[in-house]
Amino acid sequence: MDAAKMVADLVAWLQEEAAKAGAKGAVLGLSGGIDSAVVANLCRLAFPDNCLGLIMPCHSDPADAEDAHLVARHLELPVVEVVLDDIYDRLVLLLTGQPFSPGKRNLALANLKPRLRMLTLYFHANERNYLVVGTGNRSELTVGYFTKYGDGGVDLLPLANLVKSQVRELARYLKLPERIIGKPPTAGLWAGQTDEGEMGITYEDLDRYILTGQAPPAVKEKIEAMAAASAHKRRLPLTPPF
Ligand SMILES: Nc1ncnc2c1ncn2[C@@H]1O[C@H](COP(=O)(O)OP(=O)(O)OC[C@H]2O[C@@H]([n+]3cccc(C(=O)O)c3)[C@H](O)[C@@H]2O)[C@@H](O)[C@H]1O
Ligand SMILES: Nc1ncnc2c1ncn2[C@@H]1O[C@H](COP(=O)(O)OP(=O)(O)OP(=O)(O)O)[C@@H](O)[C@H]1O
Ligand SMILES: [Mg+2]
Repeated sequence: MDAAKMVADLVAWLQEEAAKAGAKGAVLGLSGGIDSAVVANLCRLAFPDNCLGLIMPCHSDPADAEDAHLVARHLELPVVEVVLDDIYDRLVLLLTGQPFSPGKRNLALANLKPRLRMLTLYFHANERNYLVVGTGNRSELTVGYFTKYGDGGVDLLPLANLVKSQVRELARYLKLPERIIGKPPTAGLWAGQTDEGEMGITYEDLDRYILTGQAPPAVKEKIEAMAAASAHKRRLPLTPPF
């Protein structure tokens, strides 16, 4: 991949799509992870004066917000911090009748976090005439490793055609802080969660399979099953065929 050309092309694409939409700029969630750091850098280049990062902890590891602030300082990106802990607790109590308990792992409750971030992002997009720029990459999109209408609920997906290792290549080219490039990918939905641990496949295997079709048979089977099971997340809602 020619990283310099890819960055220039993605910046131009963001500008074109915003212009077509009559939008002035971009808002994105800044997690402290590599995907949002790369997207933030692209948005900063595309919309130097009309770009906003939202840092939205929701019972998150405080180190994540520190890393997000590190990225924001590095890029001189304006940020707003919106702490979602209280609203999340109220929602959990309302929906389950039980107070939130951090020890219990429950995917339906975990998925509320990216969905609260989605509505926060759209509030700012509506208010400022910005588009919501998502951070999903080709590896995550292929296997459906995102929350439908949560982090999947966005307007533009600049990294959609790049696998995780290519996103890392862009991050290195952009000279993002090494600490951000080197940390293990996590959705941050519960303590100790990692993408590879939860998916049960490594990005190395996933990326190789996407790029070459090559993977050990068990891995191939798993990726294909995940891709098929998540097809509904990559299309519009079904409508009756009559
Ligand atoms: N065939 C079908 N046709 C139409 N809709 C279908 C469907 N099957 C399920 N659905 C719907 O989809 C729902 C399940 O999808 P969804 O709600 O997304 O939930 P689900 O895929 O179960 O969970 C989201 C996954 O993404 C991971 N994640 C989330 C957020 C960020 C990141 C990250 O990398 O940062 C990763 C998270 O850890 C978890 O493994 C079902 O409850 C149902 O409403
Ligand atoms: N605490 C947070 N504050 C703001 N946005 C967040 C937060 N957590 C997640 N997000 C948003 O959800 C997106 C999806 O998370 P994901 O973990 O896939 O990406 P990442 O954190 O940027 O990179 P990595 O996958 O390497 O952890 C993030 O890129 C970011 O836009
Ligand atoms: Mg992350």
